[in-house]
Amino acid sequence: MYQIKTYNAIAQAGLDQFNDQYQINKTNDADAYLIRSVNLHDESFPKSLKIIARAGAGFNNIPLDRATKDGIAVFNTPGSNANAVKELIISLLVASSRNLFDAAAYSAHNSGADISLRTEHDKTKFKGSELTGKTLAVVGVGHVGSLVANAASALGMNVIGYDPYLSSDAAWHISTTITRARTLDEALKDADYVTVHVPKNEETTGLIGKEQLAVMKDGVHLFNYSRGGIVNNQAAVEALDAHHLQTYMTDFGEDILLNRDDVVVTPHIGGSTDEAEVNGATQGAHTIMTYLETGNIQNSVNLPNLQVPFQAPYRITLIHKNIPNMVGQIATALANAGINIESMSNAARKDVAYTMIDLDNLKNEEDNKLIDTLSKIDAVFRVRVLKH
Ligand SMILES: NC(=O)C1=CN([C@@H]2O[C@H](COP(=O)(O)OP(=O)(O)OC[C@H]3O[C@@H](n4cnc5c(N)ncnc54)[C@H](O)[C@@H]3O)[C@@H](O)[C@H]2O)C=CC1
Ligand SMILES: O=C(O)C(=O)COP(=O)(O)O
Repeated sequence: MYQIKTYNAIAQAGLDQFNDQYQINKTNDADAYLIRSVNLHDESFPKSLKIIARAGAGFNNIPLDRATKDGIAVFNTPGSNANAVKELIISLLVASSRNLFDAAAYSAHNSGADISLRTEHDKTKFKGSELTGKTLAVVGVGHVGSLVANAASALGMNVIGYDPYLSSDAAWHISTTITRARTLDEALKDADYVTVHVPKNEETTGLIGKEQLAVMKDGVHLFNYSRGGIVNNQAAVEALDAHHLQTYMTDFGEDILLNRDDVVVTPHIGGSTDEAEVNGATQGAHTIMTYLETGNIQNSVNLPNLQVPFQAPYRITLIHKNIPNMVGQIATALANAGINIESMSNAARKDVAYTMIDLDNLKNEEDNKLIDTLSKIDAVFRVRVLKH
């Protein structure tokens, strides 16, 4: 029986994917966590934990290096909530270009006998502009950014994308109408609207700061639906005060953004739709089952991809450092134990590697001894024995 622990609101349709080999939230000694945005940086992991699946895109809430050293595979569910974010960004483009929030707030307090006269007089204050023909810069053209770029292009906007790490896979999904900027400044300088869709990491923290805001045109609208800290809020507030930035909309509040007419803060709702939550939880549940039952890895954010059909009766998996002679030591340890290797696969990602060994025979009582022997090899983080 595998034990799953959930954090945050995980869609029931995702939990329903687990068969009767799985128990949910019955113990703290979980084999797998299925999570959303819970901050795991200050939590220690139980020894039983083998996998963390993040139902969603961003994984900056998970201590990746520590998880790797504890032999825990971490996955996200790429693209599961990208459409939800895209639709929200399109709504914000419209809302900012048409002064929608201010106009609605005005009408909410406008009453009395002469309402129609006053409305016709005051509505000029809320005159907007149209998106067609305006320029949108999309910073980060991955799952979310590419959908935003394509949808904005379909609305008649000129879209310019910036993504120095764009994968060739992702490039296939981008409309040919999108212009590619070679530098961030090139993307920002002509934009009427700027939207940021990058992961939060050391490089992207403060990606949009004072200097980048200075490159933008007067009257620009800025959206940060990636993570708090990717836009420097202090710099954004100064640009708003100087009437250089027209509006700033973000999913990640901070005190300095409060009580301003030119700021809209939403409560981290970018991925909060029924559809996205079902997608993420379902994808996360399948990821957990695949990894626990076969050891196969796809879309991990800390381990290399490695997928081999699990056909032999037994499989040993090892997470270890990517240093010379690891595979040699593992094979020698198995030979010394009199175990014959049917097939062996290995893949590396930066300084971590993953090895899967399929076996025809393994005596029942050998499991623990074998795990013990292999775990003692220096730089091995985790050994598992899987059986059909
Ligand atoms: N507000 C919300 O509820 C949600 C927020 N997000 C946030 O949005 C981020 C992006 O999501 P996805 O598009 O699904 O991820 P993704 O991984 O598919 O795309 C991210 C893109 O950013 C690019 N990138 C990385 N560093 C960059 C840099 N310095 N400059 C320009 N581009 C850079 C990558 O090459 C990649 O193409 C997530 O990491 C998450 O933090 C995602 C979903 C929901
Ligand atoms: O997927 C992401 O990166 C998100 O920010 C969505 O977070 P959530 O699952 O709504 O807590």
